[in-house]
Amino acid sequence: MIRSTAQQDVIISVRGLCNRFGSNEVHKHLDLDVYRREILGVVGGSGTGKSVLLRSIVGLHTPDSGTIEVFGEQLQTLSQEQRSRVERRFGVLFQSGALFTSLTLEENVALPLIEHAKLSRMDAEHLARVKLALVGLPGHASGKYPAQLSGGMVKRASLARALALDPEVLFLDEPTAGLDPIGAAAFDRLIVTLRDALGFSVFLVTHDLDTLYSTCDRVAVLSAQRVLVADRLAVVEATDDPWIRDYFHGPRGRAANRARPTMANELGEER
Ligand SMILES: Nc1ncnc2c1ncn2[C@@H]1O[C@H](COP(=O)(O)OP(=O)(O)OP(=O)(O)O)[C@@H](O)[C@H]1O
Repeated sequence: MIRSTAQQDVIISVRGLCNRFGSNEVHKHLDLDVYRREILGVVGGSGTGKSVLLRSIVGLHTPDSGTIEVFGEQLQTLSQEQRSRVERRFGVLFQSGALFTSLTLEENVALPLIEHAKLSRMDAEHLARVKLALVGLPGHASGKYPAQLSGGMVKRASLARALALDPEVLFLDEPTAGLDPIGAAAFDRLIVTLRDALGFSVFLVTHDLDTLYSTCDRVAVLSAQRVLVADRLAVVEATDDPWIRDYFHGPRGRAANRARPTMANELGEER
């Protein structure tokens, strides 16, 4: 059953998560909630376990201990069939994009629709073209191969594939890495616009301060093997911690914060 806080439905609940690789203890009794329809930014220094946390939640890594409840179900306790049903409610966009290079964009996006939704190839490719348009790609891109496109277009196509099965939660691992600042800002706006239109939640691992300030409803900071704080940016910024001070109040943090009202206005106009 999905629990509610005062105003929010908790759709993912991580409790007491422990992950270690040999002597490297990455997570120690980590707790985190993800709310319905929120964009949750997950930040922390390199190697603090952001990607391992994402992989644990989506079932690609089996934790050493702790519980992960998704839509009220504990993935670890489910049969393979039940688990696939839950996993179909996720969309995942990895940093690499992970499109099949030998398939066109349309074929890439159609694949999960054929495999998981059992659509005919014709219907799946039709729907794939709709998804590619949804993420802002021009019609002529659908017949192209990933190698024929810019990094920004590949990111959008990967997003279209992550959205193929209409997920309730979208997991993004450093989605703006490798994009130029204009492409990154456009991608940030796209995520907010799609979340507003489609109502999914977003679990967003990022190092990009501009992304945090322009997209996130809450931010979770990973430090010392746990979630140090998970709250609105104003609360996170005010948390007394050396990493938070350096990250949010260093020159890049101050610049991103200063740019925030401009971005908020742009978002407001687009929405
Ligand atoms: N399969 C694995 N085998 C051994 N160690 C691993 C494995 N996966 C992750 N690690 C280790 O776990 C730690 C956390 O890795 P993770 O990729 O989650 O960090 P991160 O916070 O996402 O880092 P970054 O910001 O640099 O991407 C690292 O020390 C990494 O080397």
